[in-house]
Amino acid sequence: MELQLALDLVNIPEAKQLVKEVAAYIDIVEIGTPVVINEGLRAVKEIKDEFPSLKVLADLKIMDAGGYEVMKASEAGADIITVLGVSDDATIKGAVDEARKQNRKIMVDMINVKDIAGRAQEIDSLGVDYICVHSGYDHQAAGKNSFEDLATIKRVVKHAKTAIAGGIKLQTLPEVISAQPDLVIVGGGITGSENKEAVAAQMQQLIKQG
Ligand SMILES: O=C([C@H](O)CO)[C@H](O)[C@H](O)COP(=O)(O)O
Repeated sequence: MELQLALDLVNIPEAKQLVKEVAAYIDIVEIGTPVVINEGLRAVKEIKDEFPSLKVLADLKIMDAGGYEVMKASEAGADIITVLGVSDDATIKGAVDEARKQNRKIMVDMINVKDIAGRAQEIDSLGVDYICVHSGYDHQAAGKNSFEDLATIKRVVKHAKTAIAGGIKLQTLPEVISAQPDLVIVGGGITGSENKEAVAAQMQQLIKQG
């Protein structure tokens, strides 16, 4: 099981500082959608250049032109790129084909997918690398989480790795770990805490204990 730090509400210098503090405890750094909107793919490039041993995920939430957008994110140095599960199969296939050419990986974000089991099975057959259940900020504000959806994809996904994101905190991490996803994604649970290094270290330890 791996730990991904999601960076959403920072600029590039703040992102670098944050990664420096917790680099020893994480496997993947996510350049979040708001950061890409504010700073562009330059944020991906700068983080990859400064932390070459960490995998960098570009959370582009691609909805169309999968091949082209994966190519641009790959040029910037992204190791993993996100595509939305609600997008057309052709978009996901285009993203997967380009990722194979570039030796990158595709994560499908299931945010707002209504039939998680059915769509996850379809997406799994398209050759994606990760399928991620996700309660976004707007769902979190309505008190939702993706713990049940994680159990669903664990049941039906046969090839891709499974991931979960959305409002995970130190207190809720044990429940997430008990469902055994391949990847846990944490943003505010680390970035919003007083002692980020200590929280990231505790999270890594819980994950290692499995
Ligand atoms: O993808 C995300 C969200 O849609 C904003 O871009 C976050 O990175 C994801 O939800 C993880 O962050 P937290 O919910 O703060 O853990």
